[in-house]
Amino acid sequence: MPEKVALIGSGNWGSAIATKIGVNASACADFDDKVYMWWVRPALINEKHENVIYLPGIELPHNIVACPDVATCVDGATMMVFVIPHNFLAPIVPKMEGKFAKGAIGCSLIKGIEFEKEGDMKPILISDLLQAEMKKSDGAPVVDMSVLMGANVANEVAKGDFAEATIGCTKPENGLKWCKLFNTKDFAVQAVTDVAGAELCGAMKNVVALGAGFCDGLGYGGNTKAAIIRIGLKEMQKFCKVFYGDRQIKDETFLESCGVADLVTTCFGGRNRKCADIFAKNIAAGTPKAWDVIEAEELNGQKLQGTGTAQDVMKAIKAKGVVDAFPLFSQIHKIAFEGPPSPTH
Ligand SMILES: NC(=O)C1=CN([C@@H]2O[C@H](COP(=O)(O)OP(=O)(O)OC[C@H]3O[C@@H](n4cnc5c(N)ncnc54)[C@H](O)[C@@H]3O)[C@@H](O)[C@H]2O)C=CC1
Ligand SMILES: O=C(CO)COP(=O)(O)O
Repeated sequence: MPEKVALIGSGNWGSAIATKIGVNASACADFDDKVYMWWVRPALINEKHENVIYLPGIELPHNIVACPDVATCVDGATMMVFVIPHNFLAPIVPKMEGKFAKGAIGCSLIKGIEFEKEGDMKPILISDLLQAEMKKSDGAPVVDMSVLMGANVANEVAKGDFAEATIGCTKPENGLKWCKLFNTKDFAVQAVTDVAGAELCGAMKNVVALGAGFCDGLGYGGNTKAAIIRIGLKEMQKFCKVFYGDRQIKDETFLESCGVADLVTTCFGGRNRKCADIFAKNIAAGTPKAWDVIEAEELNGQKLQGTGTAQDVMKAIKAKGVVDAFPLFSQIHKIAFEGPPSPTH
């Protein structure tokens, strides 16, 4: 039986990745031709084959079929791709109860992280959260979760500029299935058996990108940004060791597309960088602007991930008493949320 693919999300990245999935689903007998995509306004996609809100100007493959109801979208699905900002996930998963096929597998493209709300604020991987939630609702066998992370600014991927990505998987055979679904001649996907390493890289680089944006906004050059990227990479690694030492995160993962490459592209071309640049310029000009105002003015409905993650990371390192080990993350938090430094005399 061909795999039935469901795409849960239809934002900037969700629509861009649909351009790869759609092509492969129609060309390869392993997959059902039709790919269902969850989108509250299906007519926009089903009639125009374009997501005019989140990815204007890009034609989506015609076998991408939008449906407004998430339960219908995942009905009988054997491969589920999750790609929505993580703060909107909570109400969605329970609606999928009993709908996806037994033995279905999942892949999260979500670059974010959740944290326990009390106690030691331990970080929770979104892939773990999804796995636990789906088990709870369905009462079914665990959905094996992989992740796809990488240097993937969505607009560039959608245009067909060459890009790489990394699948983090637990089972190599599932990693291969996901590679087959995503890989195209302009989108080179490789699997590593390190879900936690790949996913944490994807979440943490959004915090470092804020630092890169501050650096641009204040007019510093390439040397300063390179320092932020280098120190950021080390703090990302340290964060993994401190909070996920038990998951055997591999040092090599940081050298894959999901690691250093994503950090570089985000620090040069991402939305977090862009908004942080504007934030710093406004502070320097003495006209500070709140993050949500900048997000609304600049991103046309798309969502900023780094600010929430920076706040949560700060809470987690404070709760664990390791703030001093993360000077860059702490400074980024300070600039973003604690106001300009008071003048010293
Ligand atoms: N855009 C990019 O270049 C890339 C994004 N990602 C990650 O992919 C994930 C999804 O990002 P994008 O597709 O870019 O999303 P986006 O930033 O374009 O946000 C739009 C998405 O949010 C949903 N949404 C907006 N307001 C909502 C609400 N009130 N309730 C429920 N849903 C709402 C929309 O339905 C849509 O799916 C994020 O974790 C992001 O970090 C990963 C790689 C590249
Ligand atoms: O994850 C991304 C590139 O890989 C996109 O980053 P931004 O969310 O900062 O645009």
